[in-house]
Amino acid sequence: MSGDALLLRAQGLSRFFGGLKAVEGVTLDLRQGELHAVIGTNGAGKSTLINLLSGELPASAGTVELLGEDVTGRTQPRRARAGLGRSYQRNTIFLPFSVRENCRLAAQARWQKPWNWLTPATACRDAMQAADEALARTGLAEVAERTAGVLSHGQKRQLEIAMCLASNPKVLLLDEPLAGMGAEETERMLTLLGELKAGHAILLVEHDMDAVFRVADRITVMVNGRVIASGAPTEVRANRDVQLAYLGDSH
Ligand SMILES: Nc1ncnc2c1ncn2[C@@H]1O[C@H](COP(=O)(O)OP(=O)(O)OP(=O)(O)O)[C@@H](O)[C@H]1O
Repeated sequence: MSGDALLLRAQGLSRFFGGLKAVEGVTLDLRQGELHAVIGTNGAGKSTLINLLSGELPASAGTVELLGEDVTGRTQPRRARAGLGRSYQRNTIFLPFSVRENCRLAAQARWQKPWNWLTPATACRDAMQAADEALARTGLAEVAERTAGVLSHGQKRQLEIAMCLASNPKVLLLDEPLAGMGAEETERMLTLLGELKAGHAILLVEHDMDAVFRVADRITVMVNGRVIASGAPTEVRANRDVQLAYLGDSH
């Protein structure tokens, strides 16, 4: 894995809310071909970490490099245009629109410039193509014309990933994509993530430990904002600090 391209590097990343150290001194690498899971108990700082990487929250300290460039001072839309995609815990789908429309709007964000409200026709065409590719990739092409509101919960989560892919990112930050899914939907999503990692670096925040230990190439464990362990699943499972702090002594 270490020969794969380094797409994102966070170094000493921290975020303080008053006296609370939500994320403290986190260093991690995301590589193409690698699914890197971040686990930790509630309030460990996982979502804050994603927000720092995506640019939704400014860091109190530390740096973020995306595709070799320092993007620490860049806003979320600029990082998105530079190749960073993210999905959210909350639903960002516009339910009355069709599946394809949702995806096309997400794709358009990539070509849109704030000062250019008259989007050129070529950009619309490109956005439509990117949307259709993303729908095919996520297995949603058959339901492209359906109203997003009628999709099953699992399909909605797939659509979230499709919307993320439509902006053609190199790095995917996925916040609990398996939440609320049944066994079959989980399997479908895990297969999709396995397929996507060849062309992307993936950071996965997820509470489903069985899924994480099955699909992750690397696992980083956070407790109270800090990383207490990072390595291959077998190493992490065997780590005494992790067993004590997070997995419980029975593992
Ligand atoms: N905007 C904010 N203002 C103040 N405190 C915050 C803010 N956002 C997060 N926190 C605090 O930072 C800590 C880390 O929160 P965060 O949501 O990142 O944890 P998490 O690991 O994602 O938790 P969960 O698994 O429950 O989603 C928590 O103590 C939380 O209350």
